[in-house]
Amino acid sequence: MSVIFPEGREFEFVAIGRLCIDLNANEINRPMEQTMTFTKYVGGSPANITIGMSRLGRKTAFIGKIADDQMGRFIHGYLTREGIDTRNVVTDKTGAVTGLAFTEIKSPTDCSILMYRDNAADLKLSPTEVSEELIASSRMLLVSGTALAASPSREAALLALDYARKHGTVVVLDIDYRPYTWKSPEETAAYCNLAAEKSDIIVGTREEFDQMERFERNPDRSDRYTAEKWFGCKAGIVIIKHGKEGSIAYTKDGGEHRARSFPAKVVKTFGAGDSYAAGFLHGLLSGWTIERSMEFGSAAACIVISSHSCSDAMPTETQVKDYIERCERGEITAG
Ligand SMILES: Nc1ncnc2c1ncn2[C@@H]1O[C@H](COP(=O)(O)OP(=O)(O)O)[C@@H](O)[C@H]1O
Ligand SMILES: O=C(O)C[C@@H](O)[C@H](O)C(=O)COP(=O)(O)O
Repeated sequence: MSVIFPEGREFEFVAIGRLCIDLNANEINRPMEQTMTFTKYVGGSPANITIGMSRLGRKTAFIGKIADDQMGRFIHGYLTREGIDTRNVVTDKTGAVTGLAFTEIKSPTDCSILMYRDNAADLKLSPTEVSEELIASSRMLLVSGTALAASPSREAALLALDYARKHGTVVVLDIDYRPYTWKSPEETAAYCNLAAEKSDIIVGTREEFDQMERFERNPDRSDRYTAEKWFGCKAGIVIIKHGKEGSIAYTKDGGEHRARSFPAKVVKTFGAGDSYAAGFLHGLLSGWTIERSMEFGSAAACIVISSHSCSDAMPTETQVKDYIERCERGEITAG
């Protein structure tokens, strides 16, 4: 195993980053201009992953900031009901608002997100509000790259990385690139690279790694090149996702593991990465092989992309295993 998790910790997983709202179009297969109604869900990539980990039976906690409004209270209540520890979910007192993500589902393959993130509460999390004790009592810390997009959340996330290093907590960086949150691609590359240097596991799509490599020579967009670079720092596992084509995990010991994707009746494509991450990390914590963990993540992703929501559709372990068995029996086909 290229990454060893510390034992005897109160929490198995803690994430730092945004807690937001998804407003998913009810009238699907049409552009946003013609969409009249939406269903509200808890959203934000790290929130979705944490909910996924909790559904998979993991003891989880969250470090973040919510608005002092109805949306913030909705998020807090949902996390609590999901069994996620919220002692480090801080309420903003400056009048910041909850980030909103309106989803446009034009077709199962043509989806986009319209984000409202001006004065978003999640980016107001300050370093003094990050609990060192919570990170020290967790086996794994997941950092969402978007938390690095602006101060003071940027410094809070970097401090969390330092606390994790000090206490031997395994760090997972999900690059989670959302262009509208950043000032420039150059700024994104600088801060995501800084966080990646301090991370044990790095997860991103090929396009997200391209974003970080804009000043380098990787003209063939080689996944192996990308992974090797991070093995020269702290990383033990680098995962590069390729949508429907599956994903590749490289390990520091020279391993290269490919995961196929499963068939799915796709409603929308977003949520794939978050459910994949939850499934994969659950597998690693269970002591499964990289291949089995990736396969589990891929099946979890199919369940979410076949559903209307991201957070609410996060599956249990039984649901994922059942999905894999049904695929093996040929009961699920793409469509
Ligand atoms: N259309 C699809 N059909 C089946 N599985 C998919 C599909 N899209 C994504 N997945 C699964 O979800 C994983 C993550 O999806 P990807 O689109 O690469 O990430 P992200 O959602 O972060 O952009 C993929 O590696 C694959 O296993
Ligand atoms: O991350 C957000 O702020 C929006 C998410 O809640 C949304 O559902 C989504 O885009 C998930 O994206 P993915 O898993 O990276 O595809």
